[in-house]
Amino acid sequence: MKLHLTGPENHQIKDAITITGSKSESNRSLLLSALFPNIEITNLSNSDDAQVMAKGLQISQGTVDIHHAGTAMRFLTGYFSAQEGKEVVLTGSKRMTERPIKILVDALKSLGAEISYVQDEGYPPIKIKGQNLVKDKVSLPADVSSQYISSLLLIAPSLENGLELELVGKITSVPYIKMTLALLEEIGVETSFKDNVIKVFPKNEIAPVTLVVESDWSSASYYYGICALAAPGTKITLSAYKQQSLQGDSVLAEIYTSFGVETTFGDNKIILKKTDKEVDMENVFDLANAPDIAQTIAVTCFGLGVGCHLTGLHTLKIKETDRLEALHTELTKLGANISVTDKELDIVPSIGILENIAIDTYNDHRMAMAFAPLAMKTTLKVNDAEVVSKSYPDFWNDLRKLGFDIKEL
Ligand SMILES: O=C(O)C1=C[C@@H](OP(=O)(O)O)[C@@H](O)[C@H](O)C1
Ligand SMILES: C=C(OP(=O)(O)O)C(=O)O
Repeated sequence: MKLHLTGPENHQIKDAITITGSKSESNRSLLLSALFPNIEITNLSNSDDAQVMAKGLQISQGTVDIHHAGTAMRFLTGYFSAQEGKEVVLTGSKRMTERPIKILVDALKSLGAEISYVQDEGYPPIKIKGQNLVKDKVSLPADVSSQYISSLLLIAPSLENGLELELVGKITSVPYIKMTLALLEEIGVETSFKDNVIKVFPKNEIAPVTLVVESDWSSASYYYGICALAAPGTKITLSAYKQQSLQGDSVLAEIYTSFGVETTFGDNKIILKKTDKEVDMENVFDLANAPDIAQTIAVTCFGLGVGCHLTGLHTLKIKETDRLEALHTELTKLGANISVTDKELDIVPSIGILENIAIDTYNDHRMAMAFAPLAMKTTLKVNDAEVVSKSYPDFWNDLRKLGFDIKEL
């Protein structure tokens, strides 16, 4: 599906948007509810990634296909490793077979798991024969993906002796690890995180509990992008959000003050307002703790004609696509002066955005959604626009609600 995008008439944003639950919180909650059935979940994400996770958890024999979902791949690897009697092959999209999993597989194997590679060593697909894991200490590199760590933490309370993890190297995407620990605490599991050691204590049963998933902050980022490019006075209301978030991407509220967007926290909602504050010409952010909003921020800076220096982007190369290369190619097509390394991105302030450019999306939902706000400034096309369903299936309809004119070509 190829879409043609034009911003709202006279730049008048029309409506308030309700976004469904965070896919990160949802996929953790789903796994925990498979281990502890008296967990109820509300405001679950309607994303493809949450759906494949829920479906994967139902299977006990045969092949589980998780498509593009990194969290589902990593979390289910931990889950099935500790499910005695279950035997599955975990596989996914072509890109998933290029996303590394060796660090997690090695850690699980050292705990006693039985996992083998079906094709290439270190990458999915993998075959798992569930075991009763009784060892309780493992050390693993922490600088590649926090999902490996969360995977181990999520199964930890169900292991006979709990788990002690020693994290080696500079820990990346830390808020996602803290989110996992916070959810464990919320269901009554004892945890500790001191220096580079995390402990999770075993738990046989938990008291009935409802996990209320907060709406997705990464999805909210696209509205921050729209608001930043809108006229002063523009307001966008998003639900259901809270000030004390488990999601690291809530740092958006702070980051976007540099782009003149003010956030007010209301009752279960946030109100974004574009102020007339002059936008900084040079913007420096370390996004090692919030990698999923890097694309949004880069596009916002380009759209505003201001510069940025983004660091901490070392995980972007192994996500749904090589996001650094993809940003470089697509922003260059629009007229940006951008350079990237394997962990940083620089944009030089520029004037003007080329019109009617077709943005390629590389099977990456965030490429489609991050570029969409540019319709506030120019007309553009988005190729393979259905990719958004990975995390935010309602995205294009929600933009229509705001007043965007979106036509299928
Ligand atoms: O644990 C999670 O829910 C996630 C962790 C992050 O991955 P990395 O830890 O690989 O950076 C993030 O990019 C991803 O979208 C979701
Ligand atoms: C990186 C992402 O997801 P995952 O790693 O779960 O595929 C994302 O949603 O931006």
